[in-house]
Amino acid sequence: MFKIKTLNKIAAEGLNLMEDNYQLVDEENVDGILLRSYKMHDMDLPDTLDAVGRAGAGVNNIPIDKCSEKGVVVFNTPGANANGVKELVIAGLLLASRDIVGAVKWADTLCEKGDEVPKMVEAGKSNFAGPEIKGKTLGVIGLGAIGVLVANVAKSLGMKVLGYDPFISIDSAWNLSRSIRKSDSLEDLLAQADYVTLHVPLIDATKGMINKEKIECMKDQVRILNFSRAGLCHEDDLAEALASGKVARYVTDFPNEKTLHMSNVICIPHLGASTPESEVNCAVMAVRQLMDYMDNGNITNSVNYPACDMGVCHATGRIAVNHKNVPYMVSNITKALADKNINIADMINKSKKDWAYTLIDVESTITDDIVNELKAIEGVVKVRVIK
Ligand SMILES: NC(=O)C1=CN([C@@H]2O[C@H](COP(=O)(O)OP(=O)(O)OC[C@H]3O[C@@H](n4cnc5c(N)ncnc54)[C@H](O)[C@@H]3O)[C@@H](O)[C@H]2O)C=CC1
Ligand SMILES: O=C(O)CCC(=O)C(=O)O
Repeated sequence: MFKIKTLNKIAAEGLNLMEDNYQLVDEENVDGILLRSYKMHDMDLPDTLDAVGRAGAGVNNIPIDKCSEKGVVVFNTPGANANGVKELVIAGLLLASRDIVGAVKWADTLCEKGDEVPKMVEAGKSNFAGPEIKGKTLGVIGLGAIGVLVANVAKSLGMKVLGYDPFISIDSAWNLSRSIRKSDSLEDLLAQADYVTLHVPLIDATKGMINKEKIECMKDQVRILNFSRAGLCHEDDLAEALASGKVARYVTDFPNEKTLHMSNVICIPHLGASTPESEVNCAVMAVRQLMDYMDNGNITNSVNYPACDMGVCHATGRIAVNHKNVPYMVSNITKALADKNINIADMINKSKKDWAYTLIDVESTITDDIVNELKAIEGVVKVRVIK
């Protein structure tokens, strides 16, 4: 029986996929965790934990290095909520242009003004005028699942679109409209864009990427959309640029005390993926990936361990070894098995940066003795008997 804990609300359509060998529990010593934006950094990871399934894209709320060192495989669900985010970004583009938020707030104040309302509307509306997006230039930073969708829709709305992503995947390149222009540098994109939208993960390399220096490269009265993570923008530099009018509007899905106090900022309470469709897509994908790992040892869409698929085990036993990506691991593992007279029926060894994974089907029953031999190999961080 696998014990699974949820740290956020996960759509029932995903949770209901779990079969009888899974139990949803609210205790510490679990085999798997499912979550959305819950911050796990201060959590103690129990030794029982094998996998973490992020029903969503961003994993900056998960202590990835700590998980890797404990042999905990962290999964996310690439693309599963991209359409939900894309639709809100398009709304964000319009909110950044036309002062819809200010106008609606003002219209609310006209309540109880009786027959005067239509006259007051006509007199006051010029305070809320704003430009159309057609013909303007949108700079999309990060052309992954969301950035590509945003770029393509913006193009179809009549915008000129520039994209910047030095690590673009082949899939994203295929999916990108051919009329999107490639920027060779961030500065080149920033210099031309009337609107800038951020679709990169929050990692060390992107933290504070929109700072004073980068804002200086931008056009006057630029409008910036951040539906990725608050930490991508240096907020003090942004405050200065908003106060001077260099940045006309900042729309963010990640408000905090600072941005809530800045004028010309539109704060949305992290609603990008809050659609029934995205929530179901993410939950179903996260649960399926978690179950395939728990039941079969297969890894799909992990951010810290390599992809690996040996299907369902038809041999007598299957053993999974999570280990450091260092020389001699395969020979040490196979020697430990050979010394116990265990014959290997099938085997995969894959690596991803500093970490590696070896999945082995064997023709004998796996005993505690064998597991202990494998655990004793230097660099091995977890050994799991799948069958
Ligand atoms: N507002 C919301 O509710 C949501 C926000 N997000 C945020 O959006 C981010 C992007 O999501 P996806 O598009 O699904 O992820 P993705 O992984 O498909 O795309 C990210 C892209 O950023 C690119 N990239 C990485 N570093 C870069 C850099 N320094 N400069 C330019 N490009 C760079 C990568 O090559 C990749 O193509 C997530 O990491 C998350 O933080 C994601 C889903 C929902
Ligand atoms: O689950 C959510 O609502 C957050 C989505 C998100 O930010 C992500 O997938 O990175």
